[in-house]
Amino acid sequence: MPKLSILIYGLLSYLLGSLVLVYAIGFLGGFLAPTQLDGPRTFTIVEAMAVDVALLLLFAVQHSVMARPWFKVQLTRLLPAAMERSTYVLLSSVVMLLLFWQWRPINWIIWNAESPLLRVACYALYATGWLVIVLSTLQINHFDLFGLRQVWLAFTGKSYTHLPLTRPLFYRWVRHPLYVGWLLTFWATPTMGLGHLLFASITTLYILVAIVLEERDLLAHHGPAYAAYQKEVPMLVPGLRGR
Ligand SMILES: C[S@@+](CC[C@H](N)C(=O)[O-])C[C@H]1O[C@@H](n2cnc3c(N)ncnc32)[C@H](O)[C@@H]1O
Repeated sequence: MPKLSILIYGLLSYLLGSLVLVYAIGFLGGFLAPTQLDGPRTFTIVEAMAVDVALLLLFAVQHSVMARPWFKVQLTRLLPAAMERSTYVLLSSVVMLLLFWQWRPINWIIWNAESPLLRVACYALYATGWLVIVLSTLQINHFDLFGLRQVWLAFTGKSYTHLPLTRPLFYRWVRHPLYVGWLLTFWATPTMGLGHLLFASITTLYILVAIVLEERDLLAHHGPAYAAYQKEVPMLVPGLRGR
């Protein structure tokens, strides 16, 4: 495949992935986006829950399967290796767009913070979550995570090198700062509806499973260096003992 086509594929996937994340800020936070996690219920609870759970399962399966080394090997039999990460970004974006489009809100209130101070604190935590996500990607390698480094190396005729195991700022406090950021964006809300709770609970469970799978791959790849990292740095909560 021409190198320029691979580069354009990577750039377009990155652009779509970035737009989807910008939309997610409004979708999860409940502002500006035309469809949102919370809102008036227009379906029966059973119907809404069935669709929402199916959308979340689709997201979990797509994300987990496509991130596994065995799947990457199969995919790179069909596509140039440089396109593998961009394909992950592209399909993740498509699944997230489907979720944004088809999500059925369930407005059964679980909690509602009345104090303005508490509401502001929730929004501040929500914004912090997004900041932690962006800063974490920059600390490992934003362009590798989103596939741009891979297509650029192919375009310039250089071979791909795996990223080394690093411990930049956030990664000295916890092993999964990016997931800590996501958890903040899922849970930090002044008004929690049943649909939002369903979303936050299933995505939290998914993150815990994703950590087990990701750490299994990282241990296989980095060996004792990752085992030492697990002993020294806590998984998600700063200050806890490692492991
Ligand atoms: C979606 S990112 C999530 C990273 C991490 N789980 C987090 O929450 O910040 C997954 C990629 O990060 C890479 N990664 C995870 N920890 C790393 C570290 N300490 N140094 C370099 N790369 C890391 C993995 O190889 C994987 O490709």
